[in-house]
Amino acid sequence: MVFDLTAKHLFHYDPEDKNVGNVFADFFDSVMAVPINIPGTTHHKCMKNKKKAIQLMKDILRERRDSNQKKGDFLDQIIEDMKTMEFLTEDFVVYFIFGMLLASFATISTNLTLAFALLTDHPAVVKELLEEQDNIAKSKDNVDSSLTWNEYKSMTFMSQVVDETLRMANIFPGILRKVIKDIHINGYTIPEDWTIMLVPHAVHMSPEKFPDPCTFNPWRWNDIGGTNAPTRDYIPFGGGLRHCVGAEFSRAVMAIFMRVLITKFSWTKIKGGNAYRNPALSLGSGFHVKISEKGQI
Ligand code: HEM
Repeated sequence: MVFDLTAKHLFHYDPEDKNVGNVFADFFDSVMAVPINIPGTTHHKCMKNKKKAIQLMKDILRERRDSNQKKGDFLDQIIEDMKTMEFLTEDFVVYFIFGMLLASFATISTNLTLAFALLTDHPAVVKELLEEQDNIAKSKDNVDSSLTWNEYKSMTFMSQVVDETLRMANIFPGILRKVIKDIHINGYTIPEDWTIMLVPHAVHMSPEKFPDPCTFNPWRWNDIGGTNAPTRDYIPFGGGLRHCVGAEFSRAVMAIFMRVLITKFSWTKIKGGNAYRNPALSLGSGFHVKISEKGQI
C-alpha cells in the first residue's frame, strides 16, 4: 500500500502493473543482506534485482521525456528541472527516485505494522482516538466528505500516537555524521574526520529522557509540551540540515491510515508482532490479523 501510494506520486505508477511492482519487491526483499556479492547469496540476488529496477526506472524516465506528457507527479517536476539544472543527469534522477521509494517504503510500512500491533495491545488508546474522530465527524456538515487539512491538524491525540509510535518503533539503526572538529566529551576526544553514529533508539528508550520507556504511552506527550515539540531527545527523522524530507508526509500517512483503520475496521490478532533489529527494526514474520469492516467480525 505504501509503495503504491508513494510510487504513484513519484512517477504515476499503476499498481495493476505487476511487472514494475515485482521488480521492486524482489529488490526490497533482499536489500538488508550481508554484502557478500557471490552467486547464491542474498546480496548477489539483491544486486541483480537492483540492476533490473534501475533499468526499469530509466525506461520510465525516457518514455516520459520523449512523450512530453504531463501527469502531475514528481517526475514531471524533475524533468522540468533537468532542463536548467546540470547536476540532474539521467543517472542522478533515477537513483534519486529509487532512493525516495526505498526511503518511504522501508520506513512507513514497518512503522504502520508496529502501530497496528501497539494499538491492538492498547484498547484505551483506540478508545480515545475514536472519541477524537467522533468529535471531528460531529463538527462536519457532511460526514462523508474528505478529511480537510485543518481537521487533520486538529487531531491532537492522533498526533501524539504517531509521536509515540515513532519513538518506540524507530526503524533507523543510526544516523551518520562526520566530525568536523575535535569534540571533547566526558574526558574523551572524538577526533576530526571520524564518523559518528547517533542511535536515535538509544535516546528514545532512555528512562532519563522518557520515563518508563518501554510502555506505549501517547499521553506522555501532554507533558512534553505538545506534539512536534522541538527536542534534541526526540529524533525519529534525524535533525539539522539533513532532517528527513519525508517527515511530514510520513506523519500524515500514518495518521490517515490509523484513522481509517480504527473508524472503519475491527480486527483481532492471530499471531506475530514481535519486533527486533537486524540492524533496522523489523517484524520478521510480520503481524497477522483477522480484519473486517466494522460490525462484521
Ligand atoms: C516513518 C518514516 C520515516 C522515517 C522514520 C525516516 C527517517 C529518516 C532519518 C532518521 C533520516 C536521516 C536524517 C539525518 O541524517 O539527520 C532520513 C533522511 C531522509 N529521508 Fe526519511 N524517514 C521516513 C520517511 C521518508 C520518506 C517517506 C521519504 C521520501 C518521500 C524520505 C526521504 C528521506 C531523504 C531523501 C533523506 C535524506 C535527507 C538528506 O540527507 O538531506 N524519508 N529519514
